[in-house]
Formats: sequence, C-alpha cells, structure tokens
Amino acid sequence: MSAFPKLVSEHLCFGGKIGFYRHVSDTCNGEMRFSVYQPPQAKSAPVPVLYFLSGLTCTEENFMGKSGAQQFAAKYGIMLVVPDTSPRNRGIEGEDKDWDFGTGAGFYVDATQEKWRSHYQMYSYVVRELPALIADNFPVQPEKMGIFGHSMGGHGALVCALRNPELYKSVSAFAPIAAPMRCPWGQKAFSNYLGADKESWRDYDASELVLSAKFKRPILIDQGTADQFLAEQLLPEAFEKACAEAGQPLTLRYQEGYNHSYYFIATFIEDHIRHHAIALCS
Ligand SMILES: N[C@@H](CCC(=O)N[C@@H](CS)C(=O)NCC(=O)O)C(=O)O
Repeated sequence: MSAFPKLVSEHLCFGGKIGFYRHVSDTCNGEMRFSVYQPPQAKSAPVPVLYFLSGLTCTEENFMGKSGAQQFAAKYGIMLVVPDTSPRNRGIEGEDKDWDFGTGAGFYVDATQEKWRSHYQMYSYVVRELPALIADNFPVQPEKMGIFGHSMGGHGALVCALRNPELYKSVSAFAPIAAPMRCPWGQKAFSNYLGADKESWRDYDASELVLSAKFKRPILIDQGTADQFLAEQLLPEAFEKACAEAGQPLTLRYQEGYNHSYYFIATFIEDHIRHHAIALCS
C-alpha cells in the first residue's frame, strides 16, 4: 500500500475537486508531482480513470488550467490524473539546460544511460507506480483505465497503450510526436536517454510499435493544420501509414487552421473525453 501523497492545494471545480500532490517516487528516485480531478460521481462510488500526459515544458498544471477538461470529466464521471513531465531538481549536470530535453522533457521513457537512469524512469512511473498509487488512495476502478496526451505526451500515451493493451482500454492524442525515431526532438531525447543503439528506440516509437501491437481498439488523433511543429516533428502521416499496414483502427482528424496550443486542445477536448467514456463507462 503506497502512502497517501502530500496535498499541496485543492480547488472545487464543476462539483468535483482538483488536487495538486507531491510524493516520493521509488521509480524516479525522488519527489514527483501530479494533479487529480475527482468528478462529483467519485463521492459515492469508484469511477474510471483517465491519464493525461503533457508536452514539452509542461508541469502537472498546464492541462488542469488550460484544457477545460473538468466539465466533461464531471459530465461523464471520469477521474483525470496528470503527472508532471519529468523529475525535477535532481542535481544532474545540464538537466535544466534545454527546454526540449531533461527537466520538462522526460519523454516517457526509462533511461538506460548512466547519467539519467537513476531518475528518468517516466515510462515505468506512468505505467506502474502512479496507477498503483492512484488505485491505493483514490476512488477509482483501476481496471477501467485510459490514457491520452499532447505532443510529447501524445507520443507517451500511444506508447503506453500499444505496449500494454491489457492495462489501457482506450487511447487518444492531440498532435502527438507520432514517429519519434524520425524527428529531431525524438532523436535528441532517445540518443541521450537510451544511447546510440537505435534498436532500443523502437520500444518507444508508436509508428514502430503499432506494427506488432495487439491494441486493436480505435485510436483517436486530432492534429491542427497550422501547428508549427507538424512537418518537422510530429509526422502523423507515418503513424497513419503504419496503422493501415497493421490493421489498427485509427481516426486521424486534421483540424483546419488550429495550431499546437491549448486553445486547440480545449476546442476538441470533449470529443476525446467522450471517446474514452465510450470505452471506459460501458
Ligand atoms: N517552448 C517552446 C514551445 C513548447 C511548447 O509548445 N510546448 C507545448 C507542448 S510541446 C505546451 O504544451 N506548452 C505549454 C503550454 O502551452 O501551456 C517554444 O518556445 O517554441
């Protein structure tokens, strides 16, 4: 049984409540932060749980503050859990140097390289430690678990679901880094966290994983056409091609004129929460 995390602040919202928490993580070897939205339904019975993984530079706050997700989590009776995007303040040389690597950019991988591996274990943290802590301490139905995310977090959500179809009943993404082995953000993160052997990178690339994955439930992706990162970093067309090859059901929607921001996320958030509710609340 994991210890109850330390509550930093709490806010009522749409009849439920948002809490910001800190705890000492065994997996990431130090303090980690996350936020939880408990819908009003959770006061009387356990509810399904939906994890949101955020993008580069984000903390556990961005999604709670900007997406407008709570009103829909309240409508459908789903708990939202939002982890931070990396460990912080670990004293690793250079951890704060870049905005797209290190602090705020854990990339949801388990680092194998000496410099990072004792703290940067975000894959195991998200897939194992955090769900166990949530199941021990919050009123959830742990077998009804979904995951979604944005950009780096969209990549993380796809990877977690494709690798663990028995754990995640639903997955979706906003503007995911859909083929990280083929883009500069992914190559920088993977070479530093995982080393030069590109074979080891495949475990964290949705466009590779989907070719052999057993996740056959429908995936929803929204992508803005005016996203400044679309052509160089996100590569949804690579993921679409791989899904077609693998027979993976995918709805990839290009949203005309939308960019990479939370204004785009807020516009389509209800569609995503409904997508998860259909899988989780039946
Ligand atoms: N800092 C970068 C942009 C980083 C960025 O767009 N981050 C996205 C995720 S990849 C985000 O969600 N930012 C936080 C926010 O908008 O609240 C830049 O200046 O170009």
